Amino acid sequence: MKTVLVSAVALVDVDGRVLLAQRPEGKAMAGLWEFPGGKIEPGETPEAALIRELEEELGINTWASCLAPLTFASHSYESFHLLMPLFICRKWEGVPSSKEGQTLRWVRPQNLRDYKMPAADIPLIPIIRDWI
Ligand SMILES: Nc1nc2c([nH]c(=O)n2[C@@H]2O[C@H](COP(=O)(O)OP(=O)(O)OP(=O)(O)O)[C@@H](O)[C@H]2O)c(=O)[nH]1
Repeated sequence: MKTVLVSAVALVDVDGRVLLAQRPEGKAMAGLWEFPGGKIEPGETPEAALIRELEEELGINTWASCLAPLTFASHSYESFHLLMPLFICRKWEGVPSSKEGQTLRWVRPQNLRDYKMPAADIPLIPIIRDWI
């Protein structure tokens, strides 16, 4: 099975809330809440992919020096295996806004369980609760 590399981030605001984005209608796994990010392109580092995706999806800028490794997801979906490093970022420029039709929500770590997330993300929730 193909391994797909996706880079994702827990953006944490000054109140300790984490940003979730709801996948828009028409996409695979529509309606599920996920961490901002996306596929790593050939030749791209995970950090560069994330910086690019954050600009495209949310209109914010950040830097590799502001991305710290937090954990990762490794999960077999039906048609691919997802390997997803999850970074944590507390510093960026601009105000996150929806550029691709996603609904955005700042969520307290203890409330993450109330949001339906992709299967790969479920094991990440207690890690975020413990470390943020
Ligand atoms: N960004 C992100 N993707 C996740 C998370 N959890 C998870 O299973 N994924 C999966 O990782 C892949 C992310 O790819 P993507 O966002 O770049 O691509 P996409 O499905 O929108 O398709 P596209 O290639 O048309 O842009 C999707 O299959 C998505 O469902 C998560 O928390 N954040």
